[in-house]
Amino acid sequence: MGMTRTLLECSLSDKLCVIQEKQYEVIIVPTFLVTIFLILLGVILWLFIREQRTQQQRPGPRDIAPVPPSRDLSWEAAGHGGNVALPLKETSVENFLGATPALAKLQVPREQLSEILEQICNGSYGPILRANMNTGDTSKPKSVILKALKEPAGLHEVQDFLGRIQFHQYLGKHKNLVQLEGCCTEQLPLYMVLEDVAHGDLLNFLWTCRRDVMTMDGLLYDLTEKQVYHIGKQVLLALEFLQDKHLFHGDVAARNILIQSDLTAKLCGLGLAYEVYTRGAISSTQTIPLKWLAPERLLLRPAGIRADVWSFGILLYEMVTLGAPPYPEVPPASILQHLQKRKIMKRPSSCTRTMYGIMKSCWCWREAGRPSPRELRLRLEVAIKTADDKAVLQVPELVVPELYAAVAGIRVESLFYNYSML
Ligand SMILES: Nc1ncnc2c1ncn2[C@@H]1O[C@H](COP(=O)(O)OP(=O)(O)OP(=O)(O)O)[C@@H](O)[C@H]1O
Repeated sequence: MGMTRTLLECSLSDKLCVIQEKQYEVIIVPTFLVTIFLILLGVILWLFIREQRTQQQRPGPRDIAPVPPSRDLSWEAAGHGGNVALPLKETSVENFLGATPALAKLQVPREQLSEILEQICNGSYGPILRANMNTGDTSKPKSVILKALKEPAGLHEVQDFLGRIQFHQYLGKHKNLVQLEGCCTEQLPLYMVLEDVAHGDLLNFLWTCRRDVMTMDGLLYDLTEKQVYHIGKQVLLALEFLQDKHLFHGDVAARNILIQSDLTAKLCGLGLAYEVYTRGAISSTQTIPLKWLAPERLLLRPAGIRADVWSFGILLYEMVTLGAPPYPEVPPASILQHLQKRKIMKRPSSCTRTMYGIMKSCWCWREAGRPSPRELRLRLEVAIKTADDKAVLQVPELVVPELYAAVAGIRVESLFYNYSML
């Protein structure tokens, strides 16, 4: 259009017209091209930044975790701990199993696992079994827990399961974490062999304390304020241990704590800690009951050990109420809106002001306002000195697991079996 108009208005000898025409070519066209180039550059940059953010956050329906020092399976394959991360296409399950020398010294000969005693429940990998393991002395077989990988399993599942065993190996021993005894992974079916914490989980223990049961297998089904602190302190020691390894648990709750007859507490359910370890984030497929989660996790923001501290406050509530579901008046799906109004649970009648003060410090909306596991443990150690060691916590109502599950927002299958055992 501009060119045509110029030609019509000018004679051929008109120099100004020539200049005008060249202006069009020399100034406007390059300007136009530079503008297009800049827009394209901007779009590419924007796409790049967006991709980077997505990779950092890895959104999932439940959580986004911070990236701990990345020790993924290929790191271990490089000789730092094992040889798990093989290219999936190049190997069959059998070849793959043969290529995990790091697990060689953990192997328990299958014939030592003499007798499966019972299936405890279905875990995240498959059945969780109680079995007898021969220790050389036939009169004294040792009871162990077998976590089996359900079959048929694909290579990814096998890889994940072996990685999980190596994760236990990497964590090493801590008296408040469930201990790995070994594994059977040279052929299918695959087993992770764990110490048997025979009295089962704390939630069932708490519920049984409501009953008229005195002792069972050496465990006294009475709980005092002092014992609540004692169990809490052990859980915090386990969290400190994880924190030192730049990890967090992600699912601190009474259902994930195992209890021995001397009230030694052991944190189990390390599935999310393993995900943080291998992937730097919690996977989107893991569903954790919402009522135990810190606000940052409900909001799908990066979370860390102080989200465990929030859940620890809920754990204290569980203990002092002998296993009541948190926020009984709030439907599980409404918990975020409830917390956004800055509402927290009221002090249960069985809870002292000192203990409630500790709970409230765990339920600070801002992560930075919450104590670290160590600070919290020190507070518990002070509180324990004056805590009541005589009055037994009592709740007259028995628990109906289906009702509990609905109010707590938990799958009833994950609870019922254990409770019916008692
Ligand atoms: N070492 C153990 N001793 C006694 N009981 C155990 C032991 N390990 C697990 N259990 C029982 O099995 C239940 C499920 O355990 P756990 O949460 O560790 O399994 P999981 O489903 O494989 O979870 P994750 O993958 O998160 O570890 C526990 O609540 C407990 O009742």
